[in-house]
Amino acid sequence: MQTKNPIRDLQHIPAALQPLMNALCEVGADLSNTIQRGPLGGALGAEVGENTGGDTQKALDVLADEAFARRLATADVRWYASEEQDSVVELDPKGRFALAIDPLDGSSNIEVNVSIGTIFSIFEAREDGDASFLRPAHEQIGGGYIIFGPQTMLVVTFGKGTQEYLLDPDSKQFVLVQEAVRVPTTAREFAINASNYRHWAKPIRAYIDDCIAGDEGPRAQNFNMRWVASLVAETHRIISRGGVFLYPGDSRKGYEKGRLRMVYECAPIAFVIEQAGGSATDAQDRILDKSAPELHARTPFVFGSTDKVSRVAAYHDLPEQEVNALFGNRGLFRV
Ligand SMILES: O=P(O)(O)OC[C@H]1O[C@](O)(COP(=O)(O)O)[C@@H](O)[C@@H]1O
Ligand SMILES: [Mg+2]
Ligand SMILES: [Mg+2]
Repeated sequence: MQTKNPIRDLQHIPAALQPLMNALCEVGADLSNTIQRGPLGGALGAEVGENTGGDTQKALDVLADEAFARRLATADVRWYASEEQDSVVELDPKGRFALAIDPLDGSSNIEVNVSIGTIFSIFEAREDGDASFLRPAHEQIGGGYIIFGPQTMLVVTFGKGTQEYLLDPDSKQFVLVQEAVRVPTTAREFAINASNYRHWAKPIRAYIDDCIAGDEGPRAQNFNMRWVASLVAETHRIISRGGVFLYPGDSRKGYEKGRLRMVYECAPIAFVIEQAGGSATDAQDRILDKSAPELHARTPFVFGSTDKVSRVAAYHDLPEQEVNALFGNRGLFRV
């Protein structure tokens, strides 16, 4: 009997990357199955240790990391950089590609049955493992995520638009459902962890204050707020419905550059978003023009529809005294 490809529709995937993408999706389909069986609050969500970034590791984080590393070793991948590993691992010395991965994003949501996912970024491999990843993010040749939600989906770009695939529960194959995803521009929704308000810098506070002031404030329109605490889920909402996501740096120790990691979270999400017509910055500068200084480096992250992301940057462009003045003169940003 002929075995089916994990991805049914391969036409948007460069031929050289098809073994790698099939490997990712094979593990993605298995993980989807594991997650559906659970128990989420028991074995899969159990705390088992701590990773290099100081985050608690849950059993599913480790299980996912091991499954991807094992399967990618025969998928033309030379270098494997994972959130759950201290340093870059050489999988196949002859492999042509370097793959960075957040094997399980949204770990804090495992036991509460909220959408979680896997985020990945692909570069051409260089001779040196670290150098394969610590380079401008616009050198990515692929990037995307698998979301494990009510439906399991793959959202990916290879630099020619963003495509969306749905895992068909009957055939167990990822089937192309959208050839050219576009970030809608109409939504009036922002996503930020508002419990950190007191730690934010003035431009971020001013931006959020103006959203919250709604039709009584300078924006003269009401905004809604969402915070799932799963980057994949926030990304999926934004590519489906629009809006803006912010995880800025703040004054807490260790959060000077926010929480999210450049190599295996922000770079691939920025690639997906830009290819879908949106924008992604570190609150001021384009993420895809930046390089991570080290593997687990964090960066402030703002992404979504271009008008909103540009507005956040504009609040940062003002001299300090004008940002101060914003607190008393909200008319400055009236649209
Ligand atoms: O708990 P906070 O500070 O709101 O952070 C939530 C963010 O942390 C993350 O869970 C970090 O990812 P991991 O779960 O892979 O560590 C993001 O998915 C999410 O956007
Ligand atoms: Mg993550
Ligand atoms: Mg993770």
